[in-house]
Amino acid sequence: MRIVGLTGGIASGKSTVSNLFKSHDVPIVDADVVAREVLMKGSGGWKKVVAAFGDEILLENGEVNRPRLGQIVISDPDKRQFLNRLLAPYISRGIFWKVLKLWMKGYKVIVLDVPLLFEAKMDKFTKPIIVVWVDPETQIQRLLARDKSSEEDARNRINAQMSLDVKRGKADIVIDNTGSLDDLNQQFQKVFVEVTRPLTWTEFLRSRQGVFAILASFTSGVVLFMKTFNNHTHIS
Ligand SMILES: CC(C)(COP(=O)(O)OP(=O)(O)OC[C@H]1O[C@@H](n2cnc3c(N)ncnc32)[C@H](O)[C@@H]1O)[C@@H](O)C(=O)NCCC(=O)NCCS
Ligand SMILES: Nc1ncnc2c1ncn2[C@@H]1O[C@H](COP(=O)(O)OP(=O)(O)OP(=O)(O)O)[C@@H](O)[C@H]1O
Repeated sequence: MRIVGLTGGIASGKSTVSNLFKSHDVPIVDADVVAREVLMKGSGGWKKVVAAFGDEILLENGEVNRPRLGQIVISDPDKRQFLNRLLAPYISRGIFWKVLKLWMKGYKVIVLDVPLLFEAKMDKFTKPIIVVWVDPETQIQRLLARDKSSEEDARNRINAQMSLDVKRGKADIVIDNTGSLDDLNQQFQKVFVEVTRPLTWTEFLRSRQGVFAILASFTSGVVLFMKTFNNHTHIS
């Protein structure tokens, strides 16, 4: 199985690229979705976060007030690190189960969309790594337009992540999403061909088909050995 890493900065266009993969039938595991699931009322992550941050981060219905928690952690690196460390095991476990389900369904290529792929050191599990890069001015404009937040809040959110230029330096494939959606689409077509090229041997052996092929050849090897062994004992 090939596990492709997809990352970038906030509002750099990861979800837009994810949607292009989905429309080409490549399944996506979205870490933001997993991060939402692990904070659902009553879950293990929810209990830890409520115990650590108190009832003031809850809405009246007991769900986490996400904008409120966001405000607390985005401008405070210590609290952010603390929240990240609390949730990291739940998020990694959630991602693992989703990957396992896709493996069992026989998918050969999947994409992990993880905003904090490098920060959370999950990059070691993915190859190739695609970084969706955008120039800083466009990034802030798109973030402001999408989230309708203040410029200060938007800058804090950008500064809460590893710089996009550093991420670009760690990428196997860079998509520059500073231009139009048409421009993005054109780059995507090339990336899609590269990402869906035939699996290497190692990737094949990690796929469900590869594991079954190994099991099948092992089983037939054992059967053949037993037959030969039995024939020999009969003769002697
Ligand atoms: C702080 C929270 C409650 C804010 O929720 P909110 O709905 O406002 O934002 P949302 O979850 O949709 O995230 C939007 C974007 O913010 C960025 N972001 C989210 N968490 C973090 C973080 N801890 N550090 C830096 N950037 C972050 C990502 O680019 C993400 O795509 C939420 O982001 C959260 O629980 N974060 C911690 C979990 C985490 O690490 N998530 C990222 C998945 S790898
Ligand atoms: N090439 C483009 N031209 C114009 N708008 C774009 C382009 N690419 C993305 N956008 C818009 O920019 C915003 C951010 O894009 P998107 O949501 O895909 O980013 P993201 O990296 O997934 O963000 P987050 O980290 O917050 O999840 C969205 O409103 C999206 O529609």
